[in-house]
Amino acid sequence: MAKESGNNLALGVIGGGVMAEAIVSCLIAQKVYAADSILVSEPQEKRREFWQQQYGVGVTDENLAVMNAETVLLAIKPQILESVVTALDLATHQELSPLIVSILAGVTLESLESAFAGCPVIRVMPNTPATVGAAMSAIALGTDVSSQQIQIATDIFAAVGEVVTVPESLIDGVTGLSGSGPAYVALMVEALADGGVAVGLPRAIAQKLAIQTLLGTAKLLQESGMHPAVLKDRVSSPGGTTIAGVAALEKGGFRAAVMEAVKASYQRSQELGK
Ligand SMILES: NC(=O)C1=CN([C@@H]2O[C@H](COP(=O)(O)OP(=O)(O)OC[C@H]3O[C@@H](n4cnc5c(N)ncnc54)[C@H](OP(=O)(O)O)[C@@H]3O)[C@@H](O)[C@H]2O)C=CC1
Ligand SMILES: O=C(O)[C@@H]1CCC=N1
Repeated sequence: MAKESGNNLALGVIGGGVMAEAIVSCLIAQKVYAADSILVSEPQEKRREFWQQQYGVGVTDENLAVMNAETVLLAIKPQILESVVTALDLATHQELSPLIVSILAGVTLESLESAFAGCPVIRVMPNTPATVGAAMSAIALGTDVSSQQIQIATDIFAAVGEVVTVPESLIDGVTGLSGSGPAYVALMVEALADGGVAVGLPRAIAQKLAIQTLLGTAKLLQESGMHPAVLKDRVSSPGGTTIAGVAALEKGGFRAAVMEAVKASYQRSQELGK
């Protein structure tokens, strides 16, 4: 059932970019929110026209208008948060206290609660597979959030994929793994396809094989609950082809490189929060 608030503005969005579109398109498709109960604030006129034509939502270039919604999805880049909050001048609009749901990398609940004083805040780290309803999102709760507001945030992110609730201390780690992870996985797909091309496969076939191998392996691990090491052992015949490939990956420092990638993203998320 689509949500509607008293003033008919159920969901406001500040920043109508990639992630906002991925999330809002799913919310409308799954009828979690009616398009006419959503208002998206976005500075670019062309982009506003796109939102209106593609999804039938309300659009504005006034972030303050969005603050009238029951829930506000904050989806701008972390680097411009301060200027956006300064322009909102919330001290002179204390009657506005929507639930703020922030997906900003690095920005802490403490900073958000100070920037949006008087508003309940939830911090979330989703990922880009939200675009196809297959996101992994982790939610961390602010200090003054009701059970109804927790449900609102959970409903939003359940509509775009899987959701876990974690203590805020884990959100930078989540960012390093699943938030940034789609880029690492895309590199893996590209590298697998390049390897296929190097040994003579046509590019289109190589890419299809690479994607389906990732999808199939992920599905097998998910549905069987098998440990990844057990799956690796099952594919590797003694003296066979796979162990030759695994040895090449180990020589190239593959596992260490992936672990370092998660750590580097985690550290960058911590830096963004300072
Ligand atoms: N991309 C990802 O995989 C993930 C991103 N995130 C987080 O999501 C947030 C958004 O990322 P993403 O969607 O990739 O970025 P985008 O750049 O695609 O989206 C940000 C949007 O905000 C708009 N914007 C710029 N200035 C303002 C303003 N003053 N008021 C309102 N809107 C403004 C931008 O418009 P314009 O283009 O005209 O500047 C753009 O449409 C970030 O904080 C990021 O950390 C979280 C998880 C995953
Ligand atoms: O790169 C970034 O900063 C954002 C946050 C997680 C994924 N993309």
